[in-house]
Amino acid sequence: MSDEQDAIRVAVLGARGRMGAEVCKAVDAATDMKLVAAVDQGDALADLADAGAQVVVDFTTPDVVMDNLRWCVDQGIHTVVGTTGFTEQRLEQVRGWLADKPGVGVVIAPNFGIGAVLMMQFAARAARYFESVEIIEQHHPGKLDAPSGTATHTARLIAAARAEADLGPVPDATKDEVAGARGADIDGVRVHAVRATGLVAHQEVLFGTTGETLTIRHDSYDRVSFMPGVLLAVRAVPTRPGLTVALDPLL
Ligand SMILES: NC(=O)C1=CN([C@@H]2O[C@H](COP(=O)(O)OP(=O)(O)OC[C@H]3O[C@@H](n4cnc5c(N)ncnc54)[C@H](OP(=O)(O)O)[C@@H]3O)[C@@H](O)[C@H]2O)C=CC1
Ligand SMILES: O=C(O)C1=N[C@H](C(=O)O)C[C@H](O)C1
Repeated sequence: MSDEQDAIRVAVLGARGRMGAEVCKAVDAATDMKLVAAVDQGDALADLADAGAQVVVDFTTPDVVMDNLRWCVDQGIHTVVGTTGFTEQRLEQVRGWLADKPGVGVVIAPNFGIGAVLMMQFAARAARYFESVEIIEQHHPGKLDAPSGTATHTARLIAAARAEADLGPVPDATKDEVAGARGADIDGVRVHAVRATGLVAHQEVLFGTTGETLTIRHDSYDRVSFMPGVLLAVRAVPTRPGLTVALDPLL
């Protein structure tokens, strides 16, 4: 148990949301952290600085996260970001901001579930051995974006592994007679997004080659599944200046 004065002072952005509310509970329950601010839509970002936050955790929306992050970096506050929508272009922008703030750390992870991180690692490892691959992500219908950040990240990892192994394009003679029938194309990997009440966050990566298929699947049945990864990132980010993308380097 840490002394109150040694506790990491954590603020949550998007605190009334599905993830933000869960993060507030997890931080409250962690003996080495103190929840100093819970900020949502309509609240002032200045509340985070006034509360003396050392680490901000952002689970908001893809359209506001860049402004939030820019503000935090400018204030010199370490930030852990779970919000999706991070293209390579956005990541480059964040690296640019951090170049002017050498002591500040930012961790951006498409998925904080340890099982999900392993699922992505296993998929990247399997990719070179299978000529076919498709990703099926399944989420609750309140999700604002598609495909999921996890599916996009997985597709990029698989595409990089295929390129390294000189695999060439995934074989597919199908003519897409109805737009979208074959899903989205992310770096040459087809991604299908399912939304249904009852689901939380799930993903299957389906590989195929002559005479066999391999399915790698991960299921988050409850948002508590993301909390060990979020707390891990909160503890790590003050000592990791610059940008860390994904949870893998922290495991
Ligand atoms: N990396 C990971 O492991 C995970 C990532 N996610 C991602 O996290 C994000 C949030 O997901 P989820 O919690 O389900 O979404 P929610 O819509 O439940 O929560 C988002 C919250 O952010 C609030 N918000 C909107 N704009 C601002 C703002 N400018 N400042 C502060 N708060 C704001 C919203 O308020 P209001 O509703 O009033 O607009 C809402 O309370 C998504 O991008 C999702 O994909 C989700 C799960 C795991
Ligand atoms: O919105 C969600 O719920 C989730 N979002 C993240 C994503 O888009 O990958 C992580 C997880 O899938 C849950």
